[in-house]
Amino acid sequence: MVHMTTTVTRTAAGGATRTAASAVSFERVTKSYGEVRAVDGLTLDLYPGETVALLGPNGAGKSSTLDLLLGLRRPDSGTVSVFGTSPREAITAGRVGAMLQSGGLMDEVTVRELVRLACALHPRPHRVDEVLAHAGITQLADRKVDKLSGGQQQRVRFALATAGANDLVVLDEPTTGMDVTARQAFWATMREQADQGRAVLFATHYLEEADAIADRVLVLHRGRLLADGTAAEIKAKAGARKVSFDLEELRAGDPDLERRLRELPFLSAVGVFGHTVRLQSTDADATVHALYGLGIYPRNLEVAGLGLEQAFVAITAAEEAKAA
Ligand SMILES: Nc1ncnc2c1ncn2[C@@H]1O[C@H](COP(=O)(O)OP(=O)(O)OP(=O)(O)O)[C@@H](O)[C@H]1O
Repeated sequence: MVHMTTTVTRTAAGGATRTAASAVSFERVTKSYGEVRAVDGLTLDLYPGETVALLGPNGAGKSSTLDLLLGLRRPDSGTVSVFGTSPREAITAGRVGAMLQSGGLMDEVTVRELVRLACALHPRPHRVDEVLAHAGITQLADRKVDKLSGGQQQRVRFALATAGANDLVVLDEPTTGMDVTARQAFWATMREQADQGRAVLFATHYLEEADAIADRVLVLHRGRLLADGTAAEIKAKAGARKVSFDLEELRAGDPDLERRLRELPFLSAVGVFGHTVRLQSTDADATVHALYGLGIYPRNLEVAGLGLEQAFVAITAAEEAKAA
């Protein structure tokens, strides 16, 4: 079955306006498991050349969304199309590479044998040595896959996902278990893939990775898209700022301090760590002004925007509060 592919003009991360057919299109997609609605009316387009992070708390529907995108599950309603065709057709045509959390690796074969098999099965394969080198596993090529460490196995999964010339790469928590060097090499390779015009979609719990790598961040919550924009836009959407300061010793030891701080206006979070107080406020100026009103005189006062992680927590917590 051939679905319609939408062609739109949008502003790329670099600021250039471009016209592109979507790589992935979800239209009002719903998927339930019994009573649990894992994906709830999701409408979404991804474009070639974009690196997109999919964020969400546990159970938000990230893996289910990727499963639908890869044709591993069928939606109850709505349509998923990949390069204008069904996911299965796109995969059969060799346009999609995937690295999933649960993907078990074959026992008793060497890394090279497994990568060779992936290349042989791909309609548009890369050279085996090239794939090994790109994934940083040339040194491991003759080792048995089941004897590798967790982080090394992740690199092998990555090699399998990039065995051929895919137009879309889908990664579910790809860097789990990788050390810092492996992560950096991994993301450098992914950046290259996107620069060559591929779409890269990855689900992650490492928000600093999403912040550093992604052109676009999607926040899922209970199967719905809660936020969609650049990391800077998501941070702005949270609408809060961090206020931190130190207090002199006596006051920091005051058991009543936290209760008094909670009386401050526009607060969304309070934490006292030894002599340091960290607040989150939706109106930092008013909160700081009120501090003095309470007779609390801060030292080393700093006011800053939220990091992506704090913005994510603020956005999802606000949604939880609405649902409660
Ligand atoms: N096969 C299944 N049978 C029943 N319920 C399922 C199944 N797969 C997922 N779910 C439920 O659907 C919801 C979404 O799960 P999903 O795995 O997509 O979330 P996630 O965002 O990937 O979570 P995590 O960050 O924990 O990996 C959860 O409530 C989960 O318990």
